[in-house]
Amino acid sequence: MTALLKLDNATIRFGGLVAVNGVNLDVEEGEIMALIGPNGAGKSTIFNLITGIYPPTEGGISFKGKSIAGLQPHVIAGGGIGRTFQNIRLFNELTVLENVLIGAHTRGSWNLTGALLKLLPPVRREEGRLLELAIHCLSQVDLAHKAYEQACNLPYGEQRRLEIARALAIEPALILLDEPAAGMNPQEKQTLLTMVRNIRASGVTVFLVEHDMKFVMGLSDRIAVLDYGVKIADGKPEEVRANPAVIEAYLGKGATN
Ligand SMILES: Nc1ncnc2c1ncn2[C@@H]1O[C@H](COP(=O)(O)OP(=O)(O)OP(=O)(O)O)[C@@H](O)[C@H]1O
Repeated sequence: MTALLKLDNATIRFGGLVAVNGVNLDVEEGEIMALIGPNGAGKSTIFNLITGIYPPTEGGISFKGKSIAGLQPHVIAGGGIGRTFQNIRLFNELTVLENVLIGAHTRGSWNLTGALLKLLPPVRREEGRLLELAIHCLSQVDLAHKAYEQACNLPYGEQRRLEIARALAIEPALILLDEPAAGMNPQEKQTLLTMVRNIRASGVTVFLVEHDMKFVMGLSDRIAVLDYGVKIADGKPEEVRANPAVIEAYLGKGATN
């Protein structure tokens, strides 16, 4: 396997706080990789570094062999990294389909002027393609039958899945899922687990942050562990589970299950 994403000594400081401290980490093409660790360890900040919300203070980040450190978030998304957020960020007044189309438009080749000239055949063709793509992404999270419902009317677990559909609509090579199972009941988590496996089988590499250890251990090929911004372990689930430093920092305390 080859590294699709590479963090090389990635570091970010917020004033005196080193939120991410010299992290080296690879995500291989085709794997499901997880990032775990106590609250405040720096997991979401690593996702924010990868997606261009913050530039690293030091170190490099590369995707498909090219540096992406310091690029604008929309450029990184357009290059093939999709993400969801820890707190759901949907457009509540829009329909389920419209929420996904917003993601898909990152991939569209037409701009606002083109959109205003909707009657032009190439624009109409492009719109048709994006609509097809959006429906396909909804079906990947089993929400196609709810395409015309208002997003805020979906139950919580389905809203989280809608966020995944929107991230898939940019046709990413890599998707970052920030606590995808948070707030879900066991049945919803089981459904989600199968969906994430199917997303990987469709050719998308998955990198997730998650606190539910049963979910993480059952899903991931590899797990990296962060504590106070420092990577303290990286390996197969069974190796990480048995690692004394991980038990001391996390599994013995804050982790669920
Ligand atoms: N923009 C910011 N400015 C200042 N401090 C920040 C900023 N973003 C994150 N931090 C700090 O960096 C540290 C890491 O935060 P982060 O949200 O990445 O942790 P986390 O591992 O995702 O935690 P959780 O599991 O609770 O979501 C925390 O101490 C947080 O307060």
